[in-house]
Formats: sequence, C-alpha cells, structure tokens
Amino acid sequence: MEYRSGSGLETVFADVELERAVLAALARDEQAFYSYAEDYLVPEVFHDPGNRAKFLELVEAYASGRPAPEVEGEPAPDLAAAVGKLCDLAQRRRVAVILEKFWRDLGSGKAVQDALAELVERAAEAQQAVKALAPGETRTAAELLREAVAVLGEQKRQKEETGRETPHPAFGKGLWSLDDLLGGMQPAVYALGGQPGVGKTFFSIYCASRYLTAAGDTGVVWVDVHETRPAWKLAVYLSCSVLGKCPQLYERLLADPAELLEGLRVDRVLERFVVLTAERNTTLLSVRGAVRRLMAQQGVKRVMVVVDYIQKLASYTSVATGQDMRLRVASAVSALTTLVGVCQGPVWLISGVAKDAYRRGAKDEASVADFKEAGEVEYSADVGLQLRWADDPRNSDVNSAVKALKLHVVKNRFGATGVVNLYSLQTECRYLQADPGYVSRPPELCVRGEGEAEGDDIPF
Ligand SMILES: Nc1ncnc2c1ncn2[C@@H]1O[C@H](COP(=O)(O)OP(=O)(O)OP(=O)(O)O)[C@@H](O)[C@H]1O
Repeated sequence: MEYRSGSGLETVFADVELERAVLAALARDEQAFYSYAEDYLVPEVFHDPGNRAKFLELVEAYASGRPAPEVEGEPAPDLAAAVGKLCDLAQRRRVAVILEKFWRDLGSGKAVQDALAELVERAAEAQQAVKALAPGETRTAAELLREAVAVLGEQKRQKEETGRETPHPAFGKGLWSLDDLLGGMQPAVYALGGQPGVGKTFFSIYCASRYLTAAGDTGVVWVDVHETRPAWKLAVYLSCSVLGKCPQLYERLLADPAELLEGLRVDRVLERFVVLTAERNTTLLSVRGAVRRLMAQQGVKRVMVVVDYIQKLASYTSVATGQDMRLRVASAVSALTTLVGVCQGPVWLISGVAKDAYRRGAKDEASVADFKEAGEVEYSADVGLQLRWADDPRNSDVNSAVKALKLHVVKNRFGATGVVNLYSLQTECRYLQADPGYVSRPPELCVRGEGEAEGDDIPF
C-alpha cells in the first residue's frame, strides 16, 4: 500500500548522499551489485526519486548485459554498512508514515477506537513490509534452529509453569482423547464437518468456551453467516456453556433470562468473544481487522476464529471467482488459512458435508473427502473433524438430554487419526467423552405423550 504524507516527517529518515554513494559503488562493481541488489535492495530503499530512477536504470543495464550508467560521486567505502543503513532508514520511513497518519486522524476528530484499530492494522502490515526491507531476509537452517529452540523452550516453560499437558489451550478433562490426538487447540486450520443438526455449532461453541476459559490471554472471533439466527443467541449459548445451563430453557422462556448474566462474572470470558455478522461485503480483511481489534482492545494474545459456516461465507465472496462453488470455497479457505499467522490460534471452519456422507449411515467410516465442495478444505486444513450420529437408542428418544455422537478425526497433521465417542449433554450445553448414562431433558421441555396435554383450546 502506498502512503502519502502531509508534513514530510518521513524525510527525516532519509540520506540522499548515502543513497548516491551506494549507487556509485554499485555502478562501478557489477559483482557488488549482484551481492546486494539481487537479495535486498529494492527501489523503495531509495527515497530520492532521482536516485530511485538511477537504481532502476542500473538494474535494467545489468540485467540486459549493457554497461552500467554513470553515477557521479564517491562510492561508499563500506558498502555493506551503507546498504544496511539505507534499509534501516527505509524501515523507519515506513513506520513514520503510519504514525503521521495516526496523528492526523486524531487531529481530524476520527473516533479514537477507529484510529487506534487502523493503527494496529497498518502497523501489522508495516511489520511485514519492514521484514521485506530487511537485508538478509533468507535465513539459514542454523538461524531457524535457534528460533525453533527459543520457541519450543518458551512453550516448555509455559507447560511446566501451568502444569498442563499442552502449552495450547486444552479441550479439557472431559475430552482428553482430543488433547492426546491433537495436542490441544493449537494455531492451525481445523475443519469441522457434519450433517445439518448434528451439533456442529454447539460443539464449536463448547470448544470456544473451553478456549476462553483455559487461559486468560485468549479471545474468539465468531464469523456468523446464519441469516436467520440473531447474533445474541450465540451469547446465550456461550453463557450456558460456561455456566453449564440448558439453553433451550431460556429460548423457550421457561427460565429467567437474567440468570444468564452470571456468565458475565466468569473472568471476563464474554468480553473476549466477539461476533462478526457476515454481510455480502464481508472480506478476509474484515475478519483480520476484527482479530486485531480484539487483540488491541482486550489485550489478548491468541484468538480462535470460528467461521459458521464456510460454504455460506464462500457464497458471499467476490464474484471474481465466478459461480463455481468449488472455486469460491477454495479461495475463501486459502484466504482464511493465512489468518493463522495473525491470530496465533485455531482457525476453525465449520463445513457442510456432501449428502452422500450421511446417507451412508452411522456405521460407515467418515472420510476427509466428505467435506462439501471441499478440495481445498481437504488439503488446507491441518485437522479434519467429522461429527456423525452414533448408533444409540437415546438419539431417537425425544426426552433424552444425551445424544451420542462420534467425532472422526479424519485428518491430523499433529498425530494419529481416530474416532472419539462424544456425548452431547443438552442440560449443560456441554460435550463429554465419558458416557453420562441416561439424563432426561428438564421436565418443562419434555414432550408429553398422548392424553397428557391439557386445554387444547386457549381462550382469548
Ligand atoms: N450440547 C448441546 N447443548 C444444548 N443443545 C444442543 C447441544 N448440542 C446440540 N444441541 C441442540 O441441537 C440443535 C442442533 O445443533 P446445531 O445447531 O449445533 O447443529 P448444526 O450441525 O450446527 O446444524 P446446522 O448445520 O443446521 O447449522 C441445536 O439447535 C440445539 O438445540
């Protein structure tokens, strides 16, 4: 992105003479040109337009085998140091321009939150740009190994300090096999598929509530694409999941909704969960912006992004990908994949499955190929999960609060695949791996048998 500056603050961070001296050195020594220009000198490093044009002339001349153009002046005696200094100045200019814009936004009366959110967004872009301007962007395996040891050492320290089995927020004691198989909810792309009504949304809400309660530095951005469900229902489900209450009691007006406010007192959990209601013009940038705002406003360090659900979001995406749904899903998934680096947490994509997958019935194996329109889901996801109904009499019992499911881990870049038994306990809005036995729905929600209903005619 090109930034324009009003006051010229960025010119403080320029050294036109040094630029000239570097150009003079490059014009006299073709070898030096290839050592520096090819790897890390980009036109942006030269602030002066004349110098920038001269640099481009040099590039063209050397590329076409013509003699280098004349550059007047003394060549820089220590070319490596001079190139390093120019790269450093270019980085400073980039940052100065962003701060200048922030100043102007504050002065022009723009809302502080908006100005701050934009600053955070631009600063992150600048971080990328600054990296690209850094000399020596390629890194050796030795450097990478040192980085790996530092990152893993920090994770080990966290693990020992918290006494937990994984440095990432865990699915928890009730879902221990998922932690064993997946190593907690790590920064990665997860795809969760299943037939309509099997509980994809509720299971995701439960995992999001685990993510929020497992650590204090976590947040959730829920990208909601449901056109009929009001966003506040998600807050009801989340609150019920945190408190272990039955959401249907509140939805059916059979319990006092004010009780749900108790959820607000649980460690600010509900403050760290934001809902982005997707509209036709919602793009990846909107999602990224929501992640960065949540990080800036609530001071959270890692964010789980949930997309409910990917095929619908893809149907909203730009017409540039045409009408082909597979292409749209592919482009939405690959864009969302890049979010992992920004949110430092799981990107959790709820996905429909091909009809054939659930026509096959409970006893059949689930497969990674079951995701609907899913070439890209299959390849891009680090973890593929399929939620299927189990063969259990409680599933057809309308008064049972327990539904038996099987969660098939059909793809796993972090370890083995397998099947985990899962019991949805609707009285507590929770999911468990251990069978809770028979639990009846609350009496107010039970479906009455024939003859039990009284007073069919309601007098008005
Ligand atoms: N753990 C739970 N606690 C309470 N209710 C639950 C739970 N799991 C499922 N339900 C109930 O089952 C219904 C279907 O679940 P959910 O909406 O999560 O399914 P889904 O797979 O996301 O469906 P769709 O694909 O149609 O969106 C919910 O409306 C809710 O009433």
